[in-house]
Amino acid sequence: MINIVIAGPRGNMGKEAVRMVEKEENFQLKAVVDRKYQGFLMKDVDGMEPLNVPVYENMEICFQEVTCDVLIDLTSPEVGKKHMLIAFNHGVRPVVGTTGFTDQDIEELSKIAEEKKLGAIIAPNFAIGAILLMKFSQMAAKYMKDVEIIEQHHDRKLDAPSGTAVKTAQMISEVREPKTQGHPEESEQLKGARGADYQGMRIHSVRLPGLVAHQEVLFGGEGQSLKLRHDSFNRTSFMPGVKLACETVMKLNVLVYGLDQVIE
Ligand SMILES: NC(=O)C1=CN([C@@H]2O[C@H](COP(=O)(O)OP(=O)(O)OC[C@H]3O[C@@H](n4cnc5c(N)ncnc54)[C@H](O)[C@@H]3O)[C@@H](O)[C@H]2O)C=CC1
Ligand SMILES: O=C(O)C1=N[C@H](C(=O)O)C[C@H](O)C1
Repeated sequence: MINIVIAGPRGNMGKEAVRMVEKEENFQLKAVVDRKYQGFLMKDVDGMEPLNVPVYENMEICFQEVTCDVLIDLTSPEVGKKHMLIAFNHGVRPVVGTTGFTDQDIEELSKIAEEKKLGAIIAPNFAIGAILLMKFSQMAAKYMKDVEIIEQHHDRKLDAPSGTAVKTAQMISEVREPKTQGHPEESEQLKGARGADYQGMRIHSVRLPGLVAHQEVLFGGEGQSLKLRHDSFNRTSFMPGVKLACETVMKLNVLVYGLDQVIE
């Protein structure tokens, strides 16, 4: 049995994660951590599942009072980092879907996980199709070095570019020499027209109501192009990955960044 605490249970992802954990026989939801409703049970809070599970506002107190193996964090990067540090101090393994961590954050958190010999997973995308998209993009970039990433999300998203787009660019950059794309003398007539620059690769972020999470990776070559695309049409698409991460993190004693490291 894996004892689980979820942070962000009223969010888009948090709600789905609560349902997933409740469904799984080998998972037990011990508590949730919210910005509000200290001392309530979930069943007494509007927008939460009707469960006899306690709500905490303070992660520290939650871990003092509740037995927990895995923390699932689906909040914001500042909060997620704080939660991870508290989890490590209590011997709890974090599974973090929250995006927006810097390279420095990941390095710092990796060091702590290593010192404490505790498993942790930060996964910018839990959807299997998105992980495959990242892997296929890395494969393609060996042969086609001109690439632009277009990510599209709902208009409630706080971070841009998306964690998935950044991770895709990082994975591509492992196999691709830095290369400035487009005309060497190109100039933007409107600031931002060419998107964000990651080692010469361009990343474009679209935000529109009605969207969930979508990404295209476009490759161009002489007389040809290749387009890879993934769509998440709902948040249940992420849940098999969250489940896998909770099971896997119990066997780890280091921090793993990206489910691409878990799915061979
Ligand atoms: N890794 C993945 O596959 C996915 C990751 N995400 C990421 O997950 C995060 C959450 O996304 P959504 O659920 O769409 O956002 P959301 O805004 O719907 O939910 C975030 C929740 O966190 C809560 N929260 C904020 N501060 C808190 C605190 N101190 N303690 C407890 N709860 C707190 C908010 O009240 C809110 O309910 C974002 O960073 C997003 O980019 C989203 C979808 C998939
Ligand atoms: O905020 C979202 O919705 C999503 N965030 C993650 C990201 O930033 O890549 C994963 C997915 O794209 C949905």
